[in-house]
Amino acid sequence: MGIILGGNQYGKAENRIVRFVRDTPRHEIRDINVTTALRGPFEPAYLVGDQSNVLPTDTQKNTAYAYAKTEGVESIEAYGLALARHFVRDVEPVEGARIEIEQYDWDRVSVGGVEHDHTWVRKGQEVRTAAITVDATGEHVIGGFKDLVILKSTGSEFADFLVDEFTTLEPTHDRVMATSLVAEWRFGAVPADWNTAYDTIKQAMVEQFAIVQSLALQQTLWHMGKAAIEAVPELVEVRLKAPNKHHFLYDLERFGIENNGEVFHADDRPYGLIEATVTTDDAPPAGDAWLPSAGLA
Ligand SMILES: O=c1[nH]c(=O)c2[nH]c(=O)[nH]c2[nH]1
Repeated sequence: MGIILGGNQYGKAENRIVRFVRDTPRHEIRDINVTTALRGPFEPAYLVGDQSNVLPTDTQKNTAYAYAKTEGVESIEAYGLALARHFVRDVEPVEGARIEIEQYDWDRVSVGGVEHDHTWVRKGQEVRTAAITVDATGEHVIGGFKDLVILKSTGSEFADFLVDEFTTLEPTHDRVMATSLVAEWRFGAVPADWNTAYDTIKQAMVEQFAIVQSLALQQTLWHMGKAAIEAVPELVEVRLKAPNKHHFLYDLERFGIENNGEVFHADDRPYGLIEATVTTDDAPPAGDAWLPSAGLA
């Protein structure tokens, strides 16, 4: 009985590429997840460890990012075709290329009824939440949402931070800021309409995210919490949890391509986790309002 190597292919899975177009103050966003796989005479790599025909998956990754810049991502079909053709036509041993792409859509945030130039909320609505506690101390209502994914392509800085012997982060005055926001708010009184209150609070927070020239996510959270309480006076406390979804500028200079702040790698972990509570100074006692049960908390 002989044993033979069957089908094989190899590539780089899930390159999380975010391509902005920043030619004018009104930016555009294309957010994609790209997997490459090459097919061809790669048996020696498997059978005897011969890499001479193997274009590293790292190179495939770099190519996917570089093409996002040079070809653009007007459509994922055209971008994928350009990438696949490149591997097959320009890289000698490659006989076939399979490129799989997912695209995540974003809706432009509106501020005062006007579409914002560089802030979006990811399509697919956030999940609205509520936690109600009734006990001897009274009735407590907490509203909120989770998974509100929001991003701005400029208007965010992080600089002048504390530096020690382990600090390598470079200060920046123009970065992408993105989070998947979890917000909970406690009502001190019953509003005229719960649903209207929800919409007003969410809009107040989203607007602050868009319009504050952010010096840190911490500062943005403060403004969001404060704006929510100002917009709906029945609110007495807002608790915010914001993972800092890091977007790293992809180094294309190595290939002689200027990035110009348009091609980013969207990292999924680790992430900064910024939390804040904003309250009125005369908020009534919360009692057990924040005590979770084992269920959805
Ligand atoms: O908005 C930020 N806050 C931080 O505390 C922090 N830390 C970091 O590395 N990047 C950022 N960004």
